[in-house]
Amino acid sequence: EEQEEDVLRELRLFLRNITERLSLDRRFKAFTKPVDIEEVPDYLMVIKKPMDLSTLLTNIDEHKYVTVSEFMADADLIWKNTLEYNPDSDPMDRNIRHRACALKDTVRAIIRDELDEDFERVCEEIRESR
Ligand SMILES: CC(=O)c1nc(NC(=O)[C@H]2CNCCN2)sc1-c1cc(O)cc(O)c1
Repeated sequence: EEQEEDVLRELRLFLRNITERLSLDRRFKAFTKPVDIEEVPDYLMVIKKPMDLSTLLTNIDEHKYVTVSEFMADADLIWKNTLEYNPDSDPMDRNIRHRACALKDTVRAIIRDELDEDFERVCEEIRESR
């Protein structure tokens, strides 16, 4: 009902704000757009569920997420995919792995600092009721 739509609207605003802040961080430039298959032709052979910050924003706008934890699962794909695709001791692999780990820690720190656990509980109740 109306109160539920108010909660989900606030969730979308919260998730958009996080995603836009991450997209502005220069460390995360490589994660802002879908991996360019021209640049890395074997990417889709290795990575089954590509994800990036612009796709997170599209998903938010399409009301894909009813809880923060659903959003987190997709956000986690970005750094998990990066670690999987870049396992080597190659300096480039190491560098993008450091950025992936920084992304993981940054998302978790923002959620811990800015998400009210009561708000997430209300979102989970809405998800279970649907
Ligand atoms: C996002 C990601 O995971 C990614 N990984 C790469 N790794 C490599 O190129 C490593 C793989 N190991 C052997 C030495 N080369 S390039 C790359 C990428 C970065 C962008 O800014 C845009 C884009 O489309 C893809």
